[in-house]
Amino acid sequence: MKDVYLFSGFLGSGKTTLLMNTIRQLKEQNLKPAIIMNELGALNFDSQAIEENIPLKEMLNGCICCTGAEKTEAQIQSLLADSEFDVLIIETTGAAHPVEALDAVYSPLFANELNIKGIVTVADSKRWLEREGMSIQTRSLFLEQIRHAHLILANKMDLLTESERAKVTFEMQNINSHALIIQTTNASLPIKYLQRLQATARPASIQQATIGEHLHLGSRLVTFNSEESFTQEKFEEWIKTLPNSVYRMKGFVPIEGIRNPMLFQYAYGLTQWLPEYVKMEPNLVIIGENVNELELPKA
Ligand SMILES: Nc1nc2c(ncn2[C@@H]2O[C@H](COP(=O)(O)OP(=O)(O)OP(=O)(O)O)[C@@H](O)[C@H]2O)c(=O)[nH]1
Repeated sequence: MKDVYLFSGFLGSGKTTLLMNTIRQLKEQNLKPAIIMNELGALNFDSQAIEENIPLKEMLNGCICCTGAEKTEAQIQSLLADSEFDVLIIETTGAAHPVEALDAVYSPLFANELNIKGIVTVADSKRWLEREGMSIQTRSLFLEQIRHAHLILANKMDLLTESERAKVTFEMQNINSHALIIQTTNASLPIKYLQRLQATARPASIQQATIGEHLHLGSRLVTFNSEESFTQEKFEEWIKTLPNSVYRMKGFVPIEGIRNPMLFQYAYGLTQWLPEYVKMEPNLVIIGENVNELELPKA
């Protein structure tokens, strides 16, 4: 039987970071991972970080729970048929309801092949503390992701004070008393916590879950032309003008004086810029509500 983990968590909470940490630790144990990655947009920046020899299926342009169970089934079937692996990790989009996504994995076809270990939710702890400022829909999805987890990572602890850390854990435990909650920074989770999960995610509990909290977020792909480049300051100024219904941005942004477009990440007010050694197509994916109405940055 192959163990299956479903990584859930709001946009930008640290799922891909957890995925990379987990892959590294599986390899240290000589276990082979296979990955299914689901993205809301047409491009998957995160999949570029996955080594080529790891079997990877991408489900782009929509949420795993909306795309339908058949498509997930087909992806799993083709992984089982074509690839050798010991552990399957499914990373959902941050807009997915974890139970609906897991439901897509339950199929009589795999009953003898897959051992579904459970839902691992990565939570942005700072965002958790500020959840009152979210739209009702977003907040309720956040709660659902915590409520249905079998293991919770209270991530981004580096951004909190000691008392805030305790508050996050206390509040999450009140919502989900069954899951173990682990405080992490950079989703640094020893793999034993995953491996100890007891395959508690059974179809019966799935049917009882409250479904329907799914968020229908939009994604917009912005392509920069070859003459365009920004100063980092100007780009950051544009970010400050964005409404808080923009949850996530990822892309390669051309910056004046820097040879290759820089890898850019934005999650809940925080930006990250990293140099890129390969010349990537300059573009940006914006995920949030009403993203088609946003004004774009000016070079
Ligand atoms: N300060 C801080 N930043 C973190 C931490 N964990 C992850 N990040 C950063 O948060 C951003 C989002 O991390 P990802 O791992 O890509 O998040 P994700 O949940 O996969 O994002 P989506 O796939 O877009 O939903 C990146 O810039 C990470 O470097 C943490 O513990 N502390």
